[in-house]
Amino acid sequence: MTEHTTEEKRNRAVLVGLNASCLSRTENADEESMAELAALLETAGGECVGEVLQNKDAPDPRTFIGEGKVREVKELVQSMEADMVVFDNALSPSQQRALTDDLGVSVLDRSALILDIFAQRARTKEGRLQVELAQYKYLLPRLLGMWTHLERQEGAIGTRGPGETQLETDRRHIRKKISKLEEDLEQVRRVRATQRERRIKNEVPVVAIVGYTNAGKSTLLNKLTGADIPANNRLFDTLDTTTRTLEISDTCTVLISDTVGFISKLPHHLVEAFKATLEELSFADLLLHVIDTSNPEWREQAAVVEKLIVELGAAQTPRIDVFNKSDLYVGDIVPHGEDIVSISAKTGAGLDELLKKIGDRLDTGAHRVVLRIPYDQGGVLDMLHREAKVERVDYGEAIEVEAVCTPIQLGRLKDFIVSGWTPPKEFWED
Ligand SMILES: Nc1nc2c(ncn2[C@@H]2O[C@H](COP(=O)(O)OP(=O)(O)OP(=O)(O)O)[C@@H](O)[C@H]2O)c(=O)[nH]1
Ligand SMILES: [Mg+2]
Repeated sequence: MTEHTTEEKRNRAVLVGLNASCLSRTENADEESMAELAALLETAGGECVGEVLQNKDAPDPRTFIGEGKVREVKELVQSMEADMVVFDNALSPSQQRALTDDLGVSVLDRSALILDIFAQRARTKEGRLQVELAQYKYLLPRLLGMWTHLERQEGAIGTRGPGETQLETDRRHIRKKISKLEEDLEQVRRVRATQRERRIKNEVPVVAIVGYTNAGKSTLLNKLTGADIPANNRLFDTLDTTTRTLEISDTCTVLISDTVGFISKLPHHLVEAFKATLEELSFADLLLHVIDTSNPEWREQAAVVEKLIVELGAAQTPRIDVFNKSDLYVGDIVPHGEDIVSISAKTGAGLDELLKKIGDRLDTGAHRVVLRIPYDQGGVLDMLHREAKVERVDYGEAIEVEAVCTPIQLGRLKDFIVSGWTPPKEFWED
């Protein structure tokens, strides 16, 4: 948690949500999403001093919640001495501006709050670049509001007339920043791609842990590998990917990564900006989707994660649904199924079964095969010596090798296999 000394002033915020029949489920606010918003506020270092949840047929185009409700919120702001209003729904730049004018305190929406948390939390260079990029993209369409606001206050002297206005200068400045950040990120991405290639050459399968924020991803990685990633009961604790090796069985060692958590109404710019980190998902051989079954909203949360997995191009990646926090689960139906496992990352219950399922998915036993490797690809032989069990090597027209390999290794050696193994269909479809 962000440390707050007693002198440090915490923002006092009134939370506002709108539930309109014309909005979709994911655009609407309800009691659960308001509770989540309060947790986000807490994580950002603020304090919730009041809450207004309104039902309405359709949002008001100017103020989103309508004049009457604005007055009510303003009264609450004044009586509670709040210095901020946070909306659960996404506000357009012009609504945000109108509300700031009317309420007389700063007005944020959920996206801005999440961006702020990410900015506080990002530790690695890549993480910081990604957040900064998302923040500038969020800011760009909102600049206009800031300037018209100032112009009105300052009587517009010197802000009109020929030449470039301050607004245009600022926009240009921010666009420049955005392209610089995109370039920097591209560079980081290249480094990442090289690391990934090296890993693939090593034939080590990659397992990525994904899930809603606070589901227990870091706790699971810690428990499995003895890593000591901080795992706290707050949202977006982890923003940077941590990878560790994990021995599943004698024949199967994997790389396993913790990733940034998902949340509903995740700002689009943030998903875009974090694509580099999240790209890892689409390169993984297996996803572990961690679900917090102690949360009454787990079904909705799991659906949000499913949607993002598809958006990130990892829909085809094999997946195991890991129903976590079984020690807290009070329902009487224990989730089960071929690709489902119920565990407690905290107590360790069910982890043996999870390891077995990972092994089954990635390592369906050893296969004795004969490979023929051209001399100009001698690196493959080195790799076999390193990674697999080589039983015989003959040097003829090509190097003929008899070796014992796992299916994952074989999938990547498919071009050299002469006999002993027929690749399943998925290995031929790139
Ligand atoms: N009772 C119980 N608590 C758990 C279990 N697994 C995790 N927790 C708790 O849930 C909270 C969140 O755990 P984390 O591992 O930080 O969750 P995360 O998915 O990494 O969260 P973010 O990094 O914020 O996305 C912590 O307080 C953990 O101690 C479990 O199996 N049982
Ligand atoms: Mg975490």
